[in-house]
Amino acid sequence: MRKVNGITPTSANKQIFVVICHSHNFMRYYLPNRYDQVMISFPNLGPSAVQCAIESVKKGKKVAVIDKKAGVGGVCVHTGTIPSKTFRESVLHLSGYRHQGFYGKSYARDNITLKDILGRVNTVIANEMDVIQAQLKAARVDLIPGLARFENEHEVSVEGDSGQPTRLRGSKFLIACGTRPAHSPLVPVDGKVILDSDDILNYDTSKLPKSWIVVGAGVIGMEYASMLNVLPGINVTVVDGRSEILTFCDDEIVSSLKMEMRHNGARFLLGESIKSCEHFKNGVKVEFNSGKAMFAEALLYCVGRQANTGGLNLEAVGLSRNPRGLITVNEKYQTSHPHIYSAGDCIGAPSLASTSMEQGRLAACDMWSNKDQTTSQLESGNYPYGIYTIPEISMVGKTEQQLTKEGVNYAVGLAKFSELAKSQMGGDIKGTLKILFDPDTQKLLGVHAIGHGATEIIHIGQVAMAMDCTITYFRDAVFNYPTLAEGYRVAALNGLGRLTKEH
Ligand SMILES: Cc1cc2nc3c(=O)[nH]c(=O)nc-3n(C[C@H](O)[C@H](O)[C@H](O)COP(=O)(O)OP(=O)(O)OC[C@H]3O[C@@H](n4cnc5c(N)ncnc54)[C@H](O)[C@@H]3O)c2cc1C
Ligand SMILES: NC(=O)c1ccc[n+]([C@@H]2O[C@H](COP(=O)([O-])OP(=O)(O)OC[C@H]3O[C@@H](n4cnc5c(N)ncnc54)[C@H](O)[C@@H]3O)[C@@H](O)[C@H]2O)c1
Repeated sequence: MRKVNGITPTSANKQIFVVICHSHNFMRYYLPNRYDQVMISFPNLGPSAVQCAIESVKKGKKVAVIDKKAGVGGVCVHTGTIPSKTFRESVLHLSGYRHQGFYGKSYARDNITLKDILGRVNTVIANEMDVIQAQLKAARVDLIPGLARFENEHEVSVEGDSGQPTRLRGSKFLIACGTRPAHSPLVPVDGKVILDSDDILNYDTSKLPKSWIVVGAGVIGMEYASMLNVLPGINVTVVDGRSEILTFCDDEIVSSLKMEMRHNGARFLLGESIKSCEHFKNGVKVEFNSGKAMFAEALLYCVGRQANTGGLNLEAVGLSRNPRGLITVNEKYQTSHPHIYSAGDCIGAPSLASTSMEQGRLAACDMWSNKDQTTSQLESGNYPYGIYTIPEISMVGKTEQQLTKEGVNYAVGLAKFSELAKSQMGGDIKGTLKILFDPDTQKLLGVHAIGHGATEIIHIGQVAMAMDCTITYFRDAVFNYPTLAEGYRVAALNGLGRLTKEH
């Protein structure tokens, strides 16, 4: 066997190497295409591809990953989860937001620039890439840079910088190509004044625009709007075509978010549709069909995402896409070709990094017939949502409005963060933990939280729901004190107390 770049292509338990590359410099050497049992998971190692690749390696498979950008991590690490959540940490730190209750509004650092915020973002991205790269290196997953497209049901071609496409053959495939920001001809995104959620991370200005219109009150829009809103001297207006924001969240929690954002200066223009949007002086002017018009120094456009499935030549291999470019899969993440799987954002909701990872793992378990590990709480819907607005929101299970719609009787237990010693000490006392439970069986139906730490403490509720606990578990449990987790005991006592009063 020939040695290439010091590496000998061996074949562990008959799983044949197709690609050998040095992940650092991407020097490549390809053996001829006479191979089987190769999973080519493409593209750019987003969370679903990483988990699928690592799970497949555990099964003794040789995995190649095609990656259109030089750098692992996908949207999650480069433009989505990791940078936006680090952006938030920077904003919280620089604005001193959580400590203003003790030290006053002037506690914020002077002249906060995007450079200050993005410095932290870029450091965390680099570290995350290093972690993933190390994991893949240890697992001997081969990274192949380039743009992938199907040539037939068992082969993909990869076009890299050299221009000469390479063909790879595999027995199993995972399509995990993710999404990109959706655009509209009405709103000319230019990356300078009119931005999408990718542009804000590459924004070439040291000065933060003082006024922002954020179009789209979905998760991305609300996260960025609430971050910008706590920076000193910045005005934010949130615009959405719908009459309500974050419609999948509990109404009471959403009302608290809006109240807190309004308190910090935000304005909401809901049920509005854009008639025109154009550059105007040093900013942007938006006219609405309702007759309103407004001006801002910058506009952030976040009205949803479009799947990156266009260039994959899926039609040629008989795979169809819906109008948003999404791929249809069955409960095992198989497309209409059983050996071609798909996972992550390109198959649609819930489109989270957390659920994408699990989909990738489950796809690998099914590919390699590891039936004993294919049980997952993903199917039962017992997974949380974490919305990193300021203040943050998290939820698991049903909302009040869902239960009402389904005709389910429920009771409520509440803990106000202002009642928790831990919140008092932290200085951020605005928050609520709300437990919805069945008043007859006392089984948990949903847990909703808003406030600092919500995305962490939600997991207690998640586990309790998975274990089919009743609310009395929280009444009887002894929690560390002082903690935010203690809110579960407070909410249980509150909920059970209300029941006693009612009976
Ligand atoms: C701003 C933002 C914030 C988010 N915050 C959160 C959060 O807080 N929590 C959470 O759970 N989720 C969050 N998400 C969602 C999360 O990032 C996604 O669910 C997750 O990244 C999807 O993973 P994936 O496996 O589908 O691949 P992705 O991470 O989408 O990566 C796919 C990769 O494939 C590459 N690619 C596409 N086409 C090709 C091709 N033809 N050839 C080669 N490569 C190709 C793309 O360049 C991309 O890098 C956020 C998303 C965004 C946009
Ligand atoms: N913390 C998290 O888990 C997190 C964070 C960010 C993103 N994400 C994922 O990313 C996905 C995409 O997020 P998103 O916010 O881009 O999409 P979204 O679909 O959640 O929200 C888009 C919003 O834009 C509005 N809208 C659409 N067209 C419009 C128009 N022409 N004018 C005005 N408003 C319009 C919609 O009514 C909706 O409220 C989400 O589904 C989510 O799963 C998750």
